[in-house]
Amino acid sequence: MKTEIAKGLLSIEAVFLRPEEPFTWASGIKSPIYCDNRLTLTAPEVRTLVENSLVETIKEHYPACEVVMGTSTAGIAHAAIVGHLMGIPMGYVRGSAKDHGRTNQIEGKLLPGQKVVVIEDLISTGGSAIDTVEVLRAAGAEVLGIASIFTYGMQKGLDRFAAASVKNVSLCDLDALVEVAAETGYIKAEDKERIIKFRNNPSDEGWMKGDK
Ligand SMILES: O=P(O)(O)OC[C@H]1O[C@H](OP(=O)(O)OP(=O)(O)O)[C@H](O)[C@@H]1O
Ligand SMILES: O=C(O)c1cc(=O)[nH]c(=O)[nH]1
Repeated sequence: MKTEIAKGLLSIEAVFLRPEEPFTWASGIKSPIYCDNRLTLTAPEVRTLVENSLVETIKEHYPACEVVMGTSTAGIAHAAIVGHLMGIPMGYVRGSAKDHGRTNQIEGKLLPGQKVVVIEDLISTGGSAIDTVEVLRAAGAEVLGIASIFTYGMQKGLDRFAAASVKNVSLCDLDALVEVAAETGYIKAEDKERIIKFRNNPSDEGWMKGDK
């Protein structure tokens, strides 16, 4: 599945390499790479692959799932499609509670004790996904885990998931992505090493200068 998803993401050019002008991630990390999974929404073939794969993942890893909840904002559309395909409720968790209306942070009906799977588009440091899990737990949900489209597999994210006792299953990861990208000429062989070096130690900005 990882290779297939990687091919899909590359086929719609959802992966951007910009070592000379690094991207700033949500966590503040400067990165030579950015994976924009939002682009899957406007590419129906890849979208179908992604949503069916999320459904398959939930059925296999979280068979007791009763409700899917998307992270804001990029997880929302995927949660909506997956909820629809599975015929189960979906909702989403805002980054913070609204300051007007019903002042909700969780949108959609959620009953205490319901078994929830969080749908996230992408995991870097895991902050966004874990914040969502914590909000759901505080509301009394039983969070079975996270299903995400892509993970960088950063140690910080893995440590955070372990500390929060939360399971994550991703359809694709950085190792599979750079493998396919290098094989197909989407990136150069030396970029593959540079990207993995960055992932393994994002605070060492040696990759900016192309240091090996
Ligand atoms: O694992 P993390 O370090 O938390 O980073 C990943 C998060 O960052 C991105 O969201 P972003 O904040 O760009 O907002 P969006 O979902 O509204 O696009 C992405 O969609 C993830 O939710
Ligand atoms: O960490 C992030 O903000 C991030 C990284 C990335 O590759 N793609 C994305 O949408 N967000």
